[in-house]
Amino acid sequence: MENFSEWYHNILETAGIYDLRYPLKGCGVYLPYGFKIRRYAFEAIRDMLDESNHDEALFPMLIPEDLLAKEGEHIKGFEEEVYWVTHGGTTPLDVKLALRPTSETPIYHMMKLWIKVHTDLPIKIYQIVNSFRYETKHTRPLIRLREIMTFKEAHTAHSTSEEAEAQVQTALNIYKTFFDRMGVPTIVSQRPEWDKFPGADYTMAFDTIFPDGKTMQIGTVHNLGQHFAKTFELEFETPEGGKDYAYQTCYGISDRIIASIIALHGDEKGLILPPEVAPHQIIIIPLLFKGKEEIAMNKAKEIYKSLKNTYRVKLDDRDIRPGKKFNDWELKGAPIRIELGPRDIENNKLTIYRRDTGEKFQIDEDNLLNELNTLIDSIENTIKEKAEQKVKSFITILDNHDVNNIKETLSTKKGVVLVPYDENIYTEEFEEEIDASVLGTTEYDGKKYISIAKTY
Ligand SMILES: Nc1ncnc2c1ncn2[C@@H]1O[C@H](COS(=O)(=O)NC(=O)[C@@H](N)CS)[C@@H](O)[C@H]1O
Repeated sequence: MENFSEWYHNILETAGIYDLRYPLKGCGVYLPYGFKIRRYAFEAIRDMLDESNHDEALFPMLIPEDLLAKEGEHIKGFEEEVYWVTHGGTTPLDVKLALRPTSETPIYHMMKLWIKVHTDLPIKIYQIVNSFRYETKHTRPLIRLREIMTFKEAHTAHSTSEEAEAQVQTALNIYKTFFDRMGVPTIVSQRPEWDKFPGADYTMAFDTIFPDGKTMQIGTVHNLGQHFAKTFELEFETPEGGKDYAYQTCYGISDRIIASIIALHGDEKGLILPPEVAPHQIIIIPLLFKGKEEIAMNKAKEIYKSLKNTYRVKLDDRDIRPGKKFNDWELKGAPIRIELGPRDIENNKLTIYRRDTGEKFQIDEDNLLNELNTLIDSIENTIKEKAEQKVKSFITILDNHDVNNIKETLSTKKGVVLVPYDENIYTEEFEEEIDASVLGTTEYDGKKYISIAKTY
């Protein structure tokens, strides 16, 4: 783990997650194993959004130039990142089309057609799509992509600012719970004015801390106020018969949550996957001794059948040495392995190996389902607690704003530095001086701080 970046790039390939050899910078391929991790992670966020009365929808990827340019601050914020389509075949287009960097403009253009009276509100929709940003900084697989393959963007419209404010809190809770379920600890900051989402009133951001001590923004919640509503004329008739503009929020996560699960939970042997997103939660490995293969294989099939409706279980019956199988599944981060040899079977025992702690222990076969139940919970908690300890060890609270102190801490301890909030230093000049990013203002242990870090 000394060279985290090397470890990270290697694991994407050796664990069969992602192939970055695609011949276009900032783009890569989700391999089947990685695709399953992505699928289970985004199934979790889908469940949570649906649970919270959001509706999934789907909007076009192509945005006509005049539509994208409609909200001044927004287009200014994205003009250096937008990809343009200029031809249909050999025919030049009369209006060039943007590949969506994000979908405020197409969605709010349609909302104008949907919103007439206050009872048409609230609207709470989301889509999980690819989006495109011509990132000029260092691109990194699943971290800084030019084609963001898994861009979950939610957009809401409300009839009062109080309701929009409440929706921001709801979104923050959804993300907090989601990142918790992924075992990824985060620090929440309100981004500074100079680094908020283009066109937003304010931006709340979730940052996690990678093993190399750099932070990464893995989710954002924006209160858009009425900026976009005024630009897109999202006007509605109020209950009193008057007129008002809608109050909006939007919030997004991306492939970065996949990168975080890999980065925060992995170790020298490879991935350690939270059971919720593991493509295979349990691997059954029959130990085939000469002349006794049948016993182990039959028992393995029996156990497979007894588990397959409850867990994502795989029977590894490849004709290779057990040790090779053990290494493969430790590399791929399968949470639980069940080994069974003829002697175990005679004694009605099974050997369990848990990837998160590396422990190996015997259990009674009749007790398997109960054991697995408690084991899955224990693994989830252990993975989460380990990550929490690592992230906590990367947080330093200073009781002063001394620039050298801050720089010293960032270069030695790394991670996040919290200094007492003071509006006089909450400036871009200060950010220049410390040669790091001001993440924003952060509540920590009930106090208000300015959070500072080197970021991805
Ligand atoms: N180039 C990128 N590669 C991967 N993820 C990215 C990239 N750019 C942004 N993200 C992720 O996408 C999230 C949402 O992007 S954003 O610009 O902050 N917010 C929006 O686009 C709003 N429309 C809410 S979806 C960010 O918090 C970040 O985690």
